[in-house]
Amino acid sequence: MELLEKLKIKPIEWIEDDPEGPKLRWLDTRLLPWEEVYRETRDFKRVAVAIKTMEIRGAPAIGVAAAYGLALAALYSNAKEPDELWNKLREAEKILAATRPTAYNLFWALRRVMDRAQSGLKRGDDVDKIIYAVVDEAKKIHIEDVRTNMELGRIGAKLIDDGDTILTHCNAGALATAAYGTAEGIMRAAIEEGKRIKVIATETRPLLQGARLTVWELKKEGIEVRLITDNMVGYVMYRGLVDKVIVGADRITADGYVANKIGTYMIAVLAHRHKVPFYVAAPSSTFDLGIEGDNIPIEERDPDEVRTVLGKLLITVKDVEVYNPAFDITPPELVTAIVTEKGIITPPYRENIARILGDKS
Ligand SMILES: CSC[C@@H](O)[C@@H](O)C(=O)COP(=O)(O)O
Repeated sequence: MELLEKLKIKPIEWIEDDPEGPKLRWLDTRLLPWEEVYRETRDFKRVAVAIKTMEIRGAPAIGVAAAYGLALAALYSNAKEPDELWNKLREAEKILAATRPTAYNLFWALRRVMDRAQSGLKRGDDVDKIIYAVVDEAKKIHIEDVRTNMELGRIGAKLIDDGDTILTHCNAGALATAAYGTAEGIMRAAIEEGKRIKVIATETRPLLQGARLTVWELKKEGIEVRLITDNMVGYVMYRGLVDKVIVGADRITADGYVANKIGTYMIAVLAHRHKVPFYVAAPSSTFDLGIEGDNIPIEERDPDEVRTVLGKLLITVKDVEVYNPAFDITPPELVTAIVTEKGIITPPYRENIARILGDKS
């Protein structure tokens, strides 16, 4: 865990040496940039609430938190027999899986931890040994996420030229991961290589992750950032102000369809029109190799997110009908390349995703 100690922004922390037992601690991203409030719990149901209400958000961060949710469920289950523990874990898995449907890392992380528990069960391990394995797997997922983002950043930095202005959408930064970020990881790595970059962040209606989180992070690290509203993207591209777009992803299919924060598709279409490279940055854990095409479940959220600004200011007639999909899908023909920790994937995506990530299990 030494690597974690060095990081400036740690949205998720596993506190092991507490006298009352291990607990999960996280930075509540709903309150940023106004307040930096940390929350903590030993109750996996509280972790599920944190994911659902977006105190913890961003696909990789959701995966790490869910894994720790299972770790808490195991540690505090009071199960006496392995079968009883398994049933409690299954129950917790169901509750955690029902929080956010699009972020694939959630299901990937839950599967990884459950597989580890199941191997112990099959081997005939006792309760303590299975609990140890579950906690260990969650910690591995956490540390791997940081390493993966750093590797992905290092690989993606090759795509960045000195002096580039990079447009990003939503928050694919430290606050969306265990640390470092995916799209922002590439920016951080490019800066570490000595390249000078400028960032344009979109505000990202309705929950303003770009204005609140991306700007907060980049400012904290002294990275030059300019904020625009979502409907300014066309004009800034028309004026030639964007050299590259880099966004994160919530789920990528076996043939390269990319689900990401609502508004991403609009930016991809504009990038195509203005011949601006459109890059997606995502760890292999975001790839759902079991599906193809635009067959991705898209989360629809509370209409009041659209009727108001962050639930505080009503900006329309209070009972107007609203459509509030949280994500959209960008087809592969609009994606210049996908940067992963295993390499840069270019078209044709079906073949190249299978070649580069085929051994993902
Ligand atoms: C590295 S994060 C990639 C995506 O998860 C991110 O771009 C995004 O869409 C986050 O959505 P959110 O609804 O804030 O969880």
